[in-house]
Amino acid sequence: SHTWGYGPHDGPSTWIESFPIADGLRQSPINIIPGQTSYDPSLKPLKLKYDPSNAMDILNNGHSFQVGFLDEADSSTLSGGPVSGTYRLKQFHFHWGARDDRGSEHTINGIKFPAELHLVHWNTKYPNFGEAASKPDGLAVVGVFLKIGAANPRLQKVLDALNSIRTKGKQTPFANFDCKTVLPASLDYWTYDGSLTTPPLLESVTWIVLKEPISVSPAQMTKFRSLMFSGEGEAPCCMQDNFRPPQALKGRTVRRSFK
Ligand SMILES: NS(=O)(=O)c1ccc(C(=O)NCc2cccc(F)c2F)cc1
Ligand SMILES: [Zn+2]
Repeated sequence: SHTWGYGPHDGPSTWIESFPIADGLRQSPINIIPGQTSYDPSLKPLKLKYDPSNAMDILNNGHSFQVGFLDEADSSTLSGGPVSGTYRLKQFHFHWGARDDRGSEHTINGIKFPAELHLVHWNTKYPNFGEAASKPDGLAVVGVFLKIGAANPRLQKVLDALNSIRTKGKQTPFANFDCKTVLPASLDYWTYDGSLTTPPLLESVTWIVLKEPISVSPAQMTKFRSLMFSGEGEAPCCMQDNFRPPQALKGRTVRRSFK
């Protein structure tokens, strides 16, 4: 069965067995080498519009936790930037490490951050997320690095909700959250054509990785690591190191929106 994970027996190096696209031409994440990216003056500013009332719930899916959004209308959207058309916010989630020296999926000059936030959007030219996820221009994910520093008050509401979803499959209401508040001041970004970083690893993602990280404190990182991969009543297994390592660029160009 398709039970994949991040452990020695079901982790990223085994995913190719069930998901041969793992060795495809546009896999994610990647290592971003700023000196090898090309400034593209034709790239537009990123336009993000988020309606806090679209926030619905928070779920431990056994791989990460995600905050889900109502995506029945164009009220929480991404447009501009490297994409054409309008993409609707579906969910956001994080990847993090067992220690502060690892956890992000994208890296910068080989440097890993302690965590990475992904805001997942789907192209409204398709009827729904599932359809869009199988199209080369179907998804747009904004990646935001978290770096160790002062406690980030903007994350606290999310972190406080983790107490209710400690084990796999647990879900609880999560209302009135403004994603804009967790974004950094600058929306300067790198962009490249990539994939989902977890199975089914579909090559349908336009990646938009913000240059400016947001802060997270060591205590807040400990909260992330208090979640479980395991379900209630199973042998407890802390949710940590839920990141895929960087994949081959295979000739892709990484563009940047800033000089
Ligand atoms: N880490 S990430 O940002 O690259 C990422 C984003 C979303 C998903 C996802 O939705 N998976 C389930 C899934 C996959 C395909 C089609 C679906 F309908 C579906 F729900 C996986 C990884
Ligand atoms: Zn992700």
